[in-house]
Amino acid sequence: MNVLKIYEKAPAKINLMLDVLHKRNDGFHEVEMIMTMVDLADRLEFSELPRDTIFISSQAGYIPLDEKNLAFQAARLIKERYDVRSGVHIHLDKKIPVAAGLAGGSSDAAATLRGLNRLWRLNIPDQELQELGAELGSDVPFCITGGTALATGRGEKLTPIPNPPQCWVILAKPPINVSTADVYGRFRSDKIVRHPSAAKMEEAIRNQSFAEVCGQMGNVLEDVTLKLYPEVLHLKEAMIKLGADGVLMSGSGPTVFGLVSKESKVARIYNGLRGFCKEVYAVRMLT
Ligand SMILES: C[C@@](CO)(OP(=O)(O)O)[C@H](O)COP(=O)(O)OP(=O)(O)OC[C@H]1O[C@@H](n2ccc(N)nc2=O)[C@H](O)[C@@H]1O
Ligand SMILES: Nc1ncnc2c1ncn2[C@@H]1O[C@H](COP(=O)(O)OP(=O)(O)O)[C@@H](O)[C@H]1O
Repeated sequence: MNVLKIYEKAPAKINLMLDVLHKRNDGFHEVEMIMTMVDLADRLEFSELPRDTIFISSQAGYIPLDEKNLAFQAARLIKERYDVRSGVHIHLDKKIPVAAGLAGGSSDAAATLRGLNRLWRLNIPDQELQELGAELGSDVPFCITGGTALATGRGEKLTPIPNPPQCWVILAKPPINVSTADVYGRFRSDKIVRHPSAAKMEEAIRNQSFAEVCGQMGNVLEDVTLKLYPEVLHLKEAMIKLGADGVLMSGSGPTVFGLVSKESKVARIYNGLRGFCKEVYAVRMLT
């Protein structure tokens, strides 16, 4: 019997700017972020199963494969909501570092919603997939369509904007685990001296000015994570010293990324970081 197999790519996201406005009554924080995707991706393979069950496997030994996996949760949600009685085996080829501020789990969840929509021929429009995704996590709706977007609300309200000018993105993840909930929990808006501006970043992108984009980068969550984990601050300083054009922590951290326009600089920065940080990636922006 021929088993139907389909594939989805789940790219990592970076936050070019991230501002937190205030804490809401539901415990989430109201944010303003400009997010885009980079060419560092997990790959998901979906195969039909004869039994009505969800089975997750992965080459990565460090992620949960049960109902704690966001891909499992996405598959369960779509099955329940659309009354699907078929089973699926999802194999996750993990490439995105976990709990890194790069939305690896959220992107896997989004890829699962897209993939199962195709596998089971459900014809769910993207907007409905995004609404489903919001039930799984604040970053999942953005990961459904990707591209570049202004995200507001708790991150689920999206306005697409043009892609930033193409460049290299060097990502470095120190060997620490950062909890997003913990970072938001410690955030104090009255301590923030300079808020990054979504409007100015959007304008820089619309102008296709790489220098302006670098100048508008900012993430108020650095105020929490850099104090809690000085190694993230050191990584940032090292990337600046090595010559990256714009350097910022992504999301709640701990990954730090540097934007670099000149290819000739990439190897030097990459090798300089590899001297003291094991997880370093040099990729292109996904445009
Ligand atoms: C900080 C960001 C920036 O893109 O990314 P990561 O660092 O996780 O990649 C996101 O806001 C993270 O989104 P996501 O990782 O999907 O978070 P969720 O699962 O929805 O929420 C995890 C926890 O973070 C807190 N949370 C999340 C989003 C938000 N706008 N306000 C919050 O206070 C809540 O305590 C929540 O229980
Ligand atoms: N498919 C998945 N890939 C990665 N992590 C997952 C996945 N499913 C659940 N998780 C759990 O989600 C948490 C956050 O992972 P991740 O999405 O990589 O972080 P972040 O939101 O910081 O980018 C981790 O504790 C991890 O164990």
